[in-house]
Amino acid sequence: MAPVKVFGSAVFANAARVMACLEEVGVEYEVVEVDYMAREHKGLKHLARNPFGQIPAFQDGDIMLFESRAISKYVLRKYAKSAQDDLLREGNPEEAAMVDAWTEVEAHHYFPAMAPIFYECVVYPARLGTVPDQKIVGESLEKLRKVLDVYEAHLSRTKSKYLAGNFFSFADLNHFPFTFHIMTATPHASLFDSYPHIKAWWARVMARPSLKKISTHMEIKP
Ligand SMILES: N[C@@H](CCC(=O)N[C@@H](CSO)C(=O)NCC(=O)O)C(=O)O
Repeated sequence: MAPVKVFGSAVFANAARVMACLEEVGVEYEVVEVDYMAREHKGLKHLARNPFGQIPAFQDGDIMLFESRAISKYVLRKYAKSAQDDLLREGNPEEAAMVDAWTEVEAHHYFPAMAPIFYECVVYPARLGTVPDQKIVGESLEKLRKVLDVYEAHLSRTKSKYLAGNFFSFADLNHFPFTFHIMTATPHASLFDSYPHIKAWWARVMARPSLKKISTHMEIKP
């Protein structure tokens, strides 16, 4: 069986999300580079993989997928070898509902607040040589504080080690790529110092061997 293919390296945060899932379930995969600066992701070849011309795309035999969260759930669903591996918790509807809820929270509340900080402080300086627009960064930090207030209250009230319960799940993993960049590549990691439960949660998440491994390939260099 040919290894599955991820189109786009771990330098691309959304590709890193997919690779973290592949590492979690222990599936062999091939990384196919996509030359962003040469706009290869907008070329016909990649558009056939991802009609939005974005990175990543994912191939498993005859299947070609796009949208990293959907790819990730496919990988976890298809290749989980045991209940322990089942990061979607689909054997338990209540647990799966909590995983789904906090996965949605990441996509609709957390990421939209965090993304402008990531792009202004990490991506644009590295790829375009710009300086961060502090008005955009300031407004996004304020939005992110309001989201983190909810996370902190949730973790404090439930006393759960992880977002969906006392088990690591895709809901936690889903937060990895962009949070990692904020924590390591921007001056704004200190934002999390006001949130002890979130900081403890993040330390537990980053203790995962899968995430430690992928994180070593994520640095976005100019
Ligand atoms: N919702 C999609 C977003 C992909 C994306 O923005 N990819 C970026 C690079 S990775 O951060 C990208 O391709 N940017 C170029 C573009 O959007 O044109 C997903 O999760 O797969």
